[in-house]
Amino acid sequence: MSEKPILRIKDLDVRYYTDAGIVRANNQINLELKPGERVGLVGESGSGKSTLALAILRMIKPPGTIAGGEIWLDDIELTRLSEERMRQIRGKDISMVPQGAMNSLNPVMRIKDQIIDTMIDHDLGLSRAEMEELAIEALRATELDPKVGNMYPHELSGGMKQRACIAISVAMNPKVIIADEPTSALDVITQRQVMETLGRLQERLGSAIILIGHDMGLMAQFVDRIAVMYAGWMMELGKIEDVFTNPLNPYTQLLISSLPLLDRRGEFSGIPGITPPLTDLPPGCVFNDRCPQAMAVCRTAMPPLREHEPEHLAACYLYENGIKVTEERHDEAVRAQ
Ligand SMILES: Nc1ncnc2c1ncn2[C@@H]1O[C@H](COP(=O)(O)OP(=O)(O)OP(=O)(O)O)[C@@H](O)[C@H]1O
Repeated sequence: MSEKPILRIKDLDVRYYTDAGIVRANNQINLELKPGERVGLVGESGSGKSTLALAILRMIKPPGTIAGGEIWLDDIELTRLSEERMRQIRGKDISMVPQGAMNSLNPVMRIKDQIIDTMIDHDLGLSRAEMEELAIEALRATELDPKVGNMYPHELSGGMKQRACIAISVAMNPKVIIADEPTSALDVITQRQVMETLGRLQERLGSAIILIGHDMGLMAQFVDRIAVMYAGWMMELGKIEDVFTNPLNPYTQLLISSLPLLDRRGEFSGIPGITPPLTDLPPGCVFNDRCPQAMAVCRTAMPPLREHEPEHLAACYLYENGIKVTEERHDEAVRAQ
């Protein structure tokens, strides 16, 4: 794996200016992806995952806006790029398999033509025959029979439709693939098969991938690293095995302990309380009013995301330089302020 990141997100802030107030949907988000790397983005509904995906593609629409930060694709800074240049990058260098993609297929158009249409949009200067060849290659890459190219969406199963959507997204060999819950509408077996195909395809292309979802189990099987989002903030980031075996942030701990396990049959352990509206967050750490380990300091300001173990970061006052600290230690610090 090459060491230079293909995608670098630096201090990204995204806001929606709504009638109910300012929704701070992404705050100080920092994330880097190397070519070939798989990063998962998990968090409850409304935590800002799709916003981050749309910001990377520069597809945040009013009342939303990228309020600060930078997004680098290789050596190109995307937030300041003209819309014209961004249109060339979108779908070609960075491509997205959106949420509910299979319902967005055009019902009256053959699959092959839908793949070719994306290429025409990007004006690649290819002949029709060359584009047809690439479309067939994309179908093969998603392990679909090339005959599927001549079919209409209603002739395909859910899994095939989802593969067709992936074929549309990857036909131009993107450097970064963003997959927003790509298999949530499928049964578990089909889900696993489609994810395996996506994984093989991504390895072959050497693209980086951001997989968005709620399903920690699915994430564990697929990604190298995982970022945990809550109320617009990144709470934890690390290698999947480190985050699962030693979650640092109490929010991540609760998220993992709420996973259903056979030996915990019948017990449902959720996260107490509900996510507050993003226009009405508690002062201090956004999770403090639901956090079972909250201390006085947690009500002062949002803790920064810091590295507490090698390549394992958390935004939490419970740790200082990787060492778990006591409430007394922090209360002294608050009193001293
Ligand atoms: N177009 C919009 N206008 C106003 N607020 C928005 C808009 N899009 C998203 N938001 C708000 O931004 C916050 C983050 O939403 P986002 O869709 O990014 O979360 P998510 O984690 O992807 O959720 P889900 O898992 O349900 O897709 C939410 O509070 C949401 O209400």
